Amino acid sequence: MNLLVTGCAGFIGSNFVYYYLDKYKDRKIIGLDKLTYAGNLENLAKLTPEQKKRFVFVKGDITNRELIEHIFEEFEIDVVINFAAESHVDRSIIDPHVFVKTNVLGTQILLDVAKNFWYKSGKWIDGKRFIQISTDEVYGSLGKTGYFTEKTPLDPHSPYSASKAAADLIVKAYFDTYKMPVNITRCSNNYGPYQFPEKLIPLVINNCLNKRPIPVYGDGLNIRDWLYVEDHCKAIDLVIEKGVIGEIYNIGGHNERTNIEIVKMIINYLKKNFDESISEELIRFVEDRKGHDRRYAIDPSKIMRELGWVPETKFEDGIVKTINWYLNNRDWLNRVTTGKYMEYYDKVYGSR
Ligand SMILES: Cc1cn([C@H]2C[C@H](O)[C@@H](COP(=O)(O)OP(=O)(O)O[C@H]3O[C@H](C)C(=O)[C@H](O)[C@H]3O)O2)c(=O)[nH]c1=O
Repeated sequence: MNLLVTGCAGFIGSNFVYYYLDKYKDRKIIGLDKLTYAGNLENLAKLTPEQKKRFVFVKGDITNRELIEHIFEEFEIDVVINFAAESHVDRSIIDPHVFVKTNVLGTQILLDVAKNFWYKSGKWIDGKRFIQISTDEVYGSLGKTGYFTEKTPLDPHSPYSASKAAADLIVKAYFDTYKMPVNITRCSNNYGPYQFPEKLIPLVINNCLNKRPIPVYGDGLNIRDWLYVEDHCKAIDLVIEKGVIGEIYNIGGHNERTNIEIVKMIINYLKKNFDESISEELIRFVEDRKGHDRRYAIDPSKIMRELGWVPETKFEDGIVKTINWYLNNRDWLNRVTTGKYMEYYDKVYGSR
């Protein structure tokens, strides 16, 4: 079985490649990545020599139709997992265009090429599957109570989440119109190794290590529902194996935390275990993110009930594993946060 994994050198994509090649010794991954600022081939350097034999890397963009066709001609692709996306909300507020191009147009091109290769003589070839990796942000924002279910209406607020919602609707259209074998998964905030330090958890770790102020948007009481990335990978694996065609699956660990709670947890862990001069004095309450969603909380009961998924990593363990990973990979952290990273950082935080 051959999988085309787009965004294979990004955070969730690279974690998925490790998980999948380790679990299925007879399967092969063709990994496609544009290697933007957030995608880094070094993220895949820890594949074993045996796993490398089952992994082919292609550098390129999902909006490049000729390249996607070439990949489908060269390899018999059974499953496409579309992780490739511009994913950072703050960047989408500064420059929405690339979000629409990659997330919407890129998804449509992938769907279209897959359809042309998988739909033959009036029917779909057996065993093919297109999985769109989406996000709970497409549902918008919750008040103090309630959960996002798969039936919650789409109500995205940022250019990022609007582009992901648009992509989901294109995927749905390929199912409704052509009966294409698709699934959409919508996950809550992931954390773990290889996450680019523009997202809250690695940003806080990195700023603590560099004794840089930690920007907390607004009152710090916005809530996110955190899931360890490996639990997300296990859920996607189950969707590939057992997901009902055309269905959407929400993935989340029932682990809601305010941002300030996360920030203090990281500071206090590092203070106790790494450097006692790291302190809460680094915290700066800064201007709020525009259109900042207040609360995300996923109801994952459908995937738990129907596919038997269980989130296995407790947040208290996952966050310690994650902080230690960054501590042990400070070279990686330093390399990905030089030059352009600081230009972006100044642009976002300079005004706050
Ligand atoms: C970077 C940063 C963030 N924040 C706040 C903003 C949010 O309330 C929360 C998490 O922010 P982050 O940008 O890490 O993630 P979200 O905006 O929740 O979105 C993330 O989770 C979903 C599911 C995706 O689909 C996105 O791709 C992913 O980026 O911390 C701060 O207060 N300070 C900071 O410096």
